[in-house]
Amino acid sequence: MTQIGMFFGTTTGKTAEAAEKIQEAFGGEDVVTLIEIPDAENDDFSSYNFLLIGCPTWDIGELQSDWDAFFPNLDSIDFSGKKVAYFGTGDQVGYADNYMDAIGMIEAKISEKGGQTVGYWSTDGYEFDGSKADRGGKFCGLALDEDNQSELSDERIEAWVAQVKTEFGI
Ligand SMILES: Cc1cc2nc3c(=O)[nH]c(=O)nc-3n(C[C@H](O)[C@H](O)[C@H](O)COP(=O)(O)O)c2cc1C
Repeated sequence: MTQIGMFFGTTTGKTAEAAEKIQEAFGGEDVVTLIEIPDAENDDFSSYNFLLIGCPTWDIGELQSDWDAFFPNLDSIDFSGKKVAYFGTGDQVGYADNYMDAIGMIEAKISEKGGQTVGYWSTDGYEFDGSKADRGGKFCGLALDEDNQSELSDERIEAWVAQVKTEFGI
């Protein structure tokens, strides 16, 4: 059993690629277990005190389809005592009114169920008009944009993982 469980969804593979880079930055598969959301059971979440949640935004402000199907299950999961960090990929140019909405929606639900959010990330360096993940100048997680700013992703991941390690206290 690893310290950290990462639950992610992906449709075209960009968030999966980010998930693997984030796993690597945390120290690899001995530290982070990757669970793609269609394979997740409710009980899997209780196995970890530290959670990483990854979801891209699809269909103009909607959850990625596997997360969309799983979302109602979150109501049956107790996240109290857990530290949770979020990440996602999106397209801030093509979908400027809904950039990264998905992690905003999942973060709101998991917080309602007791999860403690860590890993807030400044909106500086992004250009968008609206986001459900925007919590007053900070995203409620790491925002990646493989469609327009892929050259920034590696350094963003490195900095964010260092921040989350500190906030997890590991
Ligand atoms: C039809 C369509 C709708 C999209 N809607 C949004 C959106 O509302 N907000 C956003 O930030 N990105 C949106 N995107 C961009 C995707 O989130 C982005 O390409 C993401 O990296 C895909 O992740 P995945 O490869 O892990 O599925 C959309 C892309 C497509 C093709």
